[in-house]
Amino acid sequence: MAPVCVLVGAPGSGKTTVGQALAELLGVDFRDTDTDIETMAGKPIPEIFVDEGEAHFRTLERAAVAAALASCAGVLALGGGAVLAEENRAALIGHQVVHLSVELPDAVKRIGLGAGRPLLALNPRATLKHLMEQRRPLYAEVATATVVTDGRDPADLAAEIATLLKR
Ligand SMILES: Nc1ncnc2c1ncn2[C@@H]1O[C@H](COP(=O)(O)OP(=O)(O)OP(=O)(O)O)[C@@H](O)[C@H]1O
Ligand SMILES: O=C(O)C1=C[C@@H](O)[C@@H](O)[C@H](O)C1
Ligand SMILES: [Mg+2]
Repeated sequence: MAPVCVLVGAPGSGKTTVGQALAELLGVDFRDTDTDIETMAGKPIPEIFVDEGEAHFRTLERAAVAAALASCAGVLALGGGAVLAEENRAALIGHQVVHLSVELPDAVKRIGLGAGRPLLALNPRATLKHLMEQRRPLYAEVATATVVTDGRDPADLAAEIATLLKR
């Protein structure tokens, strides 16, 4: 069993929003490793970062990615930082992986640099810019297709991705 599509991209690229719309369009389940991690840990992601630290979060994330790739038959969204781990990038080989690309202005507009994203708690705009620059090559490495999301509507993006997928 394999996901029909795995979505990767920066925070605010729309993995959750577009992923849910895509799953609905295809009539399949939607799964998000961020939600799986919260269920596994029994607490929200910001609390995991505060209580156990990022390294522990990344350990939970590697387990969540491996489990989801093995058992999800629908649309799977990964956390924004999942591609940092070589283990996760290797596990994505052979899957249909769509990179939702977004540039800094749209990402900032969408996520508002507010609460709920522990990595952006300090100096949010500069941190997001740095994260995006560091990760862009990693998203490109794992992606089998890239969809530019800037200025585009989530429903239109879901429809475009549905036409790209080999089923
Ligand atoms: N194409 C889009 N146009 C406008 N707003 C969008 C678009 N995609 C997502 N949004 C909005 O941006 C916010 C972030 O989207 P979403 O949570 O789907 O991103 P994400 O990629 O899952 O982020 P994270 O990595 O933090 O999980 C939400 O409020 C959502 O409604
Ligand atoms: O960009 C990141 O590193 C993260 C993105 C979110 O999806 C969560 O996985 C978590 O907040 C870390
Ligand atoms: Mg999300």
